[in-house]
Amino acid sequence: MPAAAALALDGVEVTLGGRRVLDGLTFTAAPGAITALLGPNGAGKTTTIRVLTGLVPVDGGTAQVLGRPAGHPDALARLGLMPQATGAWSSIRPLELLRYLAGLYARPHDVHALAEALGITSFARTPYRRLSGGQQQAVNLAGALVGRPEFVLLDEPTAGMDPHARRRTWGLVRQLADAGVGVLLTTHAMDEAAQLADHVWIMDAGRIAIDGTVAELTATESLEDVFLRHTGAQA
Ligand SMILES: Nc1ncnc2c1ncn2[C@@H]1O[C@H](COP(=O)(O)OP(=O)(O)OP(=O)(O)O)[C@@H](O)[C@H]1O
Repeated sequence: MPAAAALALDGVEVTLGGRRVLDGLTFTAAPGAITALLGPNGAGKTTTIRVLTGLVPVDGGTAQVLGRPAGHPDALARLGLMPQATGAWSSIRPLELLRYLAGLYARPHDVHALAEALGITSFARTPYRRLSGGQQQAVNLAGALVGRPEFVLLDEPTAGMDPHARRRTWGLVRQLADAGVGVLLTTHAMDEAAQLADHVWIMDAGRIAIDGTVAELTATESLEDVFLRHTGAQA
């Protein structure tokens, strides 16, 4: 494993509800780079993100985040998380939410500037539960970024977004990486991974099936063909 990896999972095993969900998962993500984690439904991508945040303890192997064991307060303070769904917010308004989250960090972004950059301003005072799925995604992304993280975990960041919002989000992810922020994103959109990622890891049934740069993986076939060849529909 590269000494300078921002994220480093080595032989991670996780069992949930009696089922082995991560089964010797080993992968790394470099600081300041965009890393994509792909895999069929149920392959274990969200569980991996939960391991990286310390929400799910590992049963075997090791998980390091920014030089600390996953879940360590020093790592969490430097990490941003955009979860797949945040049903918890309900009636809070985006601007209130961002102000609240900003208050948890030492050097947060200006919430108005962040709302503007993410196209949130026009619905910043609408209760979260009344927002469309794509609008909720934009708010979730803002929440991941407001603390000025060194590394962000984005779980299907553009799911449900229209093409405008998707392109805006891609631009933002690139800007983050250009500014030195590391990004791990999960996605089912092969074009998204191909457009954005410096390195792609494809998971199947709780472990890595293949990885490489987009250029390496797509030398002779499309990323979707590589994906289909190395993964199966999960049980
Ligand atoms: N708390 C839990 N208890 C039992 N099983 C769980 C739990 N959380 C996840 N699983 C199972 O672990 C497997 C991996 O789930 P996970 O959400 O990590 O997959 P994923 O790759 O993110 O899928 P998707 O692409 O559909 O979001 C699934 O079979 C899921 O049912």
